[in-house]
Amino acid sequence: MSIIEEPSSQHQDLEAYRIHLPQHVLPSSSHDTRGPTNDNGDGDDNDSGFFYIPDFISADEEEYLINKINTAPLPKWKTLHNRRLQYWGGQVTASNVLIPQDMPDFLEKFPDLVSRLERTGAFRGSKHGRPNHCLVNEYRAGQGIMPHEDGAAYFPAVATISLGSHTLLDVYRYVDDALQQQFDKKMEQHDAGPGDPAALPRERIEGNVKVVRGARAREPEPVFSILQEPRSLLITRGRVYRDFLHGIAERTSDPAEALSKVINVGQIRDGGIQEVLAAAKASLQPPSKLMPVAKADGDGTRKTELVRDTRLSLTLRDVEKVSKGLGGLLGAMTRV
Ligand SMILES: O=C(O)CCC(=O)C(=O)O
Ligand SMILES: [Fe+2]
Repeated sequence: MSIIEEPSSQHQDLEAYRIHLPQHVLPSSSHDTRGPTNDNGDGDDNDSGFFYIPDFISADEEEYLINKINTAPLPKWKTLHNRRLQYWGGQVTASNVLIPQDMPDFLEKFPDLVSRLERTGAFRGSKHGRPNHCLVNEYRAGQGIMPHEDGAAYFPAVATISLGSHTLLDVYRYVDDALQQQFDKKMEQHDAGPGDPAALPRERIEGNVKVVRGARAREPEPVFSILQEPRSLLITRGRVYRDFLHGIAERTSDPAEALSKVINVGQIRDGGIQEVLAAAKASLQPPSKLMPVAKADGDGTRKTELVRDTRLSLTLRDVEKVSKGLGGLLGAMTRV
């Protein structure tokens, strides 16, 4: 798109990239208050939702970024038990303040990801109007991230660029208010009474819901998944950022049952992935005499799963509180 068609002061129309949420996946509290029409899971906030843009970066840019990340100085990597990560743009303190560092050229200049993201409008309304922080996660096949909600340090918009492999972002709902109240009541009764303190531990499984003292309980299975292709951008913005939890299952491949929960099928760019999604769906249909048998590949089978490779994700956010004092100076001094 030329600069004439799209001056940098204007934002792209994100609406064209919205992932439409089927009614049955909306958080339980939404069912009562909002009708089935024009309800996309984000209430009155029309800017809220999940937006999926395939091929946000080119294959050359992807290769360049992977190389830059993989050749970053070793101390840049923080190793967790199930993945490695890098921070760019500075460190966020426990009190949600960014101790800033300059963004590296590979995020700001070439490719000019920060300004490209600014133009999407994803950060419209945030303090800086553009991301000032980037977390890089590396997931080898079989690695993932537990279901969670992102912290309060950030403006509620996340831009995630995927490199090297697809993945499925699994989206979970919290349990409904009535069930949560039951859990809370049980906890209160237990705490007030002479009961054995060990009887209601900090974390427990009730039915198949995980209940953690002091936290909202979530449903055990994802209510839907978003397939992210390499080079794609996923924007999570507004209410959905808080209404749902998100995670990535620790799997080396995504089987048909998992693929059947993907809700952005119509937005997938890669023809091979589209075929696997269709075959996965067909494989889960009850056999019907009326339906023709699915066309088989050369080896007689249609692939119904997607094998994962190493994936790097760039999650870019706007940390609204930025330290300008001594912290900032220290941040600059500890730059690696
Ligand atoms: O890697 C991803 O796509 C998700 C990462 C994530 O949820 C996070 O860093 O908070
Ligand atoms: Fe997250």
